[in-house]
Amino acid sequence: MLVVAVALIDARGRCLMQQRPRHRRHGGLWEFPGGKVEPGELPASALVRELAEELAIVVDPAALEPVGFATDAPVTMLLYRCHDWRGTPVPLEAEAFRWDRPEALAGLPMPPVDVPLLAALARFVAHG
Ligand SMILES: Nc1nc2c([nH]c(=O)n2[C@@H]2O[C@H](COP(=O)(O)OP(=O)(O)OP(=O)(O)O)[C@@H](O)[C@H]2O)c(=O)[nH]1
Repeated sequence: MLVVAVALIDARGRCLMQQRPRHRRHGGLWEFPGGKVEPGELPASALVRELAEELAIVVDPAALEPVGFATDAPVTMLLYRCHDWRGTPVPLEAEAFRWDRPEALAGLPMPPVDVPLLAALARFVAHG
């Protein structure tokens, strides 16, 4: 299963993470906005679609910068980061969401693939 996700990063270097609805797989865990890549879809297009559905924001695929990828079978997740979007994120599907520095988010309960990707993101945000 190929999953794409994004770290939206605001002007203060804070990143958005959201909590999965409790009745879903991985319910209650904190994760990056995103979702599954559908057959025939490009990863960046899937992410643009998911961000419109989940957060009601508009993202230009050119504003998505790769951070890295991680696998925990059956999930392989590609993480991008993005500093520029149109609209104010509204949690249309999440139980809750929060903005915080990546190192402050590291203690939250999250799916296994998110752990190394959040660490990679923290290095990016710290060193540019
Ligand atoms: N969006 C997102 N999904 C993640 C992350 N980490 C991670 O393991 N996943 C997993 O990747 C899959 C994401 O797909 P999804 O959110 O579209 O899937 P779902 O199974 O809830 O949706 P569906 O029932 O509508 O098909 C889920 O199994 C989710 O648990 C993450 O940081 N962000």
